[in-house]
Amino acid sequence: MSVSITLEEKILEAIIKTSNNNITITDQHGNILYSNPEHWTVYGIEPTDLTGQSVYTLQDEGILSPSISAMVIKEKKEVQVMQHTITGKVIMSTAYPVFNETGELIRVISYAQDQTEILNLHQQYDQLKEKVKGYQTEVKNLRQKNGISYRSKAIQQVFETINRVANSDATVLFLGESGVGKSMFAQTLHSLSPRETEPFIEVNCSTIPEHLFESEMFGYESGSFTGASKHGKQGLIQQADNGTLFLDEIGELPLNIQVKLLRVIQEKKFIPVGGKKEIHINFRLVVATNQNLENMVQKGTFRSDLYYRLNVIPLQIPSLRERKEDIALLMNHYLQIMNTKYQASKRLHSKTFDYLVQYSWPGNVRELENLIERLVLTSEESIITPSSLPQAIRGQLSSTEEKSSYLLEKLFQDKRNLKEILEETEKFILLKAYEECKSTYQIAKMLGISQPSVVRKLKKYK
Ligand SMILES: Nc1ncnc2c1ncn2[C@@H]1O[C@H](COP(=O)(O)OP(=O)(O)OP(=O)(O)O)[C@@H](O)[C@H]1O
Repeated sequence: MSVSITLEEKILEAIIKTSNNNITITDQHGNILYSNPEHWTVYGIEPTDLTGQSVYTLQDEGILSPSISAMVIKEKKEVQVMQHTITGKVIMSTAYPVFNETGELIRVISYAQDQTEILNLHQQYDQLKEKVKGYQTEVKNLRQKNGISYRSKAIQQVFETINRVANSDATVLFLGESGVGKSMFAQTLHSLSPRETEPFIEVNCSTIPEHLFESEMFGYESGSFTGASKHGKQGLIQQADNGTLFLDEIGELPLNIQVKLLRVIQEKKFIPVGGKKEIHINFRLVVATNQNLENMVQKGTFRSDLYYRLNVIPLQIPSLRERKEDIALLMNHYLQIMNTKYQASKRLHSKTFDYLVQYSWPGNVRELENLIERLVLTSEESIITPSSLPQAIRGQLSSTEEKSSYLLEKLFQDKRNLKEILEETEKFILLKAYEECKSTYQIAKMLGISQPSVVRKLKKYK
């Protein structure tokens, strides 16, 4: 039966040619009427016009395995199959029968969608998901193992980076204020690394007197200087052989030692003080500082070549006030530790809790740890009230709520009249909003008044 090509079919042909899918239309005998030559490449054939070719022949030649159009001709209903082509692609093919008015099958329309990329992406996504799950479990185990408490995203990211770089020998530079946990993370890095069973040697560069630095770091041969042990002494660097050398407060390293350290890092060998023989060494270097090394480089107090050697993986540990969400967790963590240590069962009053969460913690986690220990030891009540807190904390903070009730009480005691009390209260609220908001528009929005009245009132009270 011959079929004349109508205008609709011409439109159809154009759609097929411009479609991103491989659309093929065959007649009821499996002869290809339309298809886009470009799309046949996924089946391993050059872009050719296959019009007139039989899908049965293509099936016999192994190009279509199986031919979905042939299946529809046989079954006279929609069919969907996954095809693996000789080019290694995975194709999702769907074909539909088209019947005429008398119910005779006259056309088969098939679509083939290349799923290879999607499947690959799915596979990669699953692999990534597994990896992340692995990291999370490792981080959780480690956190429990090392008693590390955190909830903040920032510390989670630090952990994840530590996990990723632990296997390498890359130098890690921990940056952050004193007491944020730099040493603790350095230790964690070591315990995650293949050097875990080897020594972790921690050197606080600020505690070694300058004249002893060289002999402490590199060791010395017997009798090399007055006061030296007659048997000589192994240096800290050598003690870290095969393990990790952690140089805390690296910014305190004297300039002459900086040159020597750079040489050891580059050459992996050194000569002890008064010695002649070179000692080969293998250690992973981890350093930490609360100083701005870049500024020190500019001022000439830290060597730029050493700085670049150390700044391979810089990891900034944020201060506690920059991650307030960790404070409550850390307080509970240390409360538990100290209660166990001193066989106590102290708890924090909710007001005490509020004070401590708002406090700026200049000494970071170390300060928090020490304070909780002190509170557990010194407070007489089982519930620690704000009165047990050091004046420095109470004075610095005073919650808004307390400030306002104090203000009201004072105004009342001063026997001010209602108008004055209301004015003082308005002033307090306005100035508080001024502290918290970035603009007068924001203040107006927060307080539900117009922006011009905010400006007017601020002028009055400031
Ligand atoms: N997330 C945390 N969970 C539990 N304890 C922590 C956490 N962070 C820090 N600590 C504890 O706080 C104290 C101070 O940490 P650490 O000595 O590592 O700080 P640091 O940044 O190296 O300080 P410094 O610069 O003064 O050497 C340690 O007792 C450490 O165990």
